[in-house]
Amino acid sequence: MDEKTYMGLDLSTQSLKGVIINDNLDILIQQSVVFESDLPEFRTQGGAIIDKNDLHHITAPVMMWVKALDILMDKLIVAGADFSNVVAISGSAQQHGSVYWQKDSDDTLKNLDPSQFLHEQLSHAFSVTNCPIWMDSSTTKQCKQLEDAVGGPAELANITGSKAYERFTGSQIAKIYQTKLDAYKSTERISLVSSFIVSIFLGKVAPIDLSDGSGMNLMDIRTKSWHQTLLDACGPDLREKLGEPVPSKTDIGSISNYFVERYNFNPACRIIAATGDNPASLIGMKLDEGWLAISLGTSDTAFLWLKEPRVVLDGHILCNPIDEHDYMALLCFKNGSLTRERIRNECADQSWDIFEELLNSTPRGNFGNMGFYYDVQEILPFLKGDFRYNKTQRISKFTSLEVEVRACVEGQFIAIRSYAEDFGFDVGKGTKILATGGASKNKAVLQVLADVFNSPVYVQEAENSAMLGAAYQAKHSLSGKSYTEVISNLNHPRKVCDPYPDAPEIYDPMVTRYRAIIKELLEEHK
Ligand SMILES: Nc1ncnc2c1ncn2[C@@H]1O[C@H](COP(=O)(O)OP(=O)(O)O)[C@@H](O)[C@H]1O
Ligand SMILES: O=C(CO)[C@@H](O)[C@H](O)COP(=O)(O)O
Repeated sequence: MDEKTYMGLDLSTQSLKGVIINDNLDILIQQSVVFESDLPEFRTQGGAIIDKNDLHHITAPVMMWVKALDILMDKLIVAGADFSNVVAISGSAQQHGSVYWQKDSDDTLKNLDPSQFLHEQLSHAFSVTNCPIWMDSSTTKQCKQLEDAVGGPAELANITGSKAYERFTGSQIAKIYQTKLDAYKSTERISLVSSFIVSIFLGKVAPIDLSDGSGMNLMDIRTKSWHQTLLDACGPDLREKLGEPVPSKTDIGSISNYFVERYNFNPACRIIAATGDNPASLIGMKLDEGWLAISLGTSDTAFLWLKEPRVVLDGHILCNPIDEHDYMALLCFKNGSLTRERIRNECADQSWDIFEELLNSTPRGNFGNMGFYYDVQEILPFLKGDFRYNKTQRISKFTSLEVEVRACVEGQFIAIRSYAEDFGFDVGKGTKILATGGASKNKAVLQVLADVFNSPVYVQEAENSAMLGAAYQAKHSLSGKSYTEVISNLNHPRKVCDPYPDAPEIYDPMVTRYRAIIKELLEEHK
């Protein structure tokens, strides 16, 4: 008998991934398209374009994402996918990025010709070709304007869950309005990257979900509606351009004819609102009390489920993608995997195996050396550049490659711990860490994580929790069952590392030293 299946997509920074799962949540097929290597014609570095004249200005070509979807669908077919059994699809995507649709976008999406690729038909559908993405940090001026509009950073954080952050969509839209007025005027609708990807499947512009919508500095996270003063501070008619946000698990309609005709989907297949990759990871991870999730993707993030919102200045409160009455806490560090990759290339001959060997060959605490590497403008703390310290003072170079490798990984995780503690995460007392994302397959990296947090580290069977979270959300929405029931037959996470007994003795003082160093560096870079 044909079984029901569910499809999940993840349009993250470096790749587009797709999975089909069955009713037991087993993975049947998964495929991915890596932007830099599979779509070299777009000349991105890891899926992003850094403007040579303004290194803070970082975008991604919307047509690269469209073309990636054409390729992904073909790859899934070649891998044996039978789309006729898929009963629901949902998506996940890098947060905060925005897509600008030209006039008549719904008509364009509804009338796609199934005999042609998407990229052959959508090249004129967008009013901005290179979309601002989460790595951008060029909107400091617009951030100030947003905060001023409501009375300062604390008030903005109280309303929207975050003070103004450069990558958040509100200030990015304001910058488009201020610097590309014609493009803004010809924009009929604005999507987040998440709502963009499901718009294509839906055949019309899809609503933004509450959880990803709370990463825009535009939504009141308590009333769960757009905040008019903030919309007005960004640009005219923004409410119409954004459309009303919906709870994350909303069934937003049936699949478009394009996918029925071209890929043999059942016309009854439902499209479920998509969300950001961190909220989607929360869905994809079985996070009970006492668990802290750490995603080691392009960005490093830490997140957990919250019952009530609170006002925080370093970090974010987002609406919860599973239970619309709850919240989630999020910390995001921009220099994650790509920075580890840079150090790997400089010190370990471009090999993760050598990187692991070097990491394992150095002692916990790295002989008192510490290093902080911010290839692109970091979010937490707001710094750029390389900063190295020996036991006593700042230095320009370490004496060995292995010290550099350990300094990079320890520095990254000490930062996460320090900000997590400031945020109020209860680190260390019975905490268990659930790691996900590309670097979570690196055992040596996870051992450092366990030691810095003095907590055991676990992983799930499949490392891509965001993509799976989208597929689970598809089932969650369609089945009408509770989330707990939907994920009940997921295997328990597997423990990969325990902290060494001497870990707190080594890392507690390093966290204290980190705080002092960062305070000094922030003063210096004011
Ligand atoms: N063995 C490994 N050790 C450490 N990092 C790894 C390893 N394999 C892959 N990665 C990192 O994983 C990253 C991609 O992770 P992923 O979660 O797919 O990112 P995203 O979802 O942001 O596109 C790459 O940048 C790469 O550096
Ligand atoms: O900006 C944030 C979260 O606030 C990032 O976490 C993006 O959502 C990108 O995610 P990855 O591609 O690194 O998974």
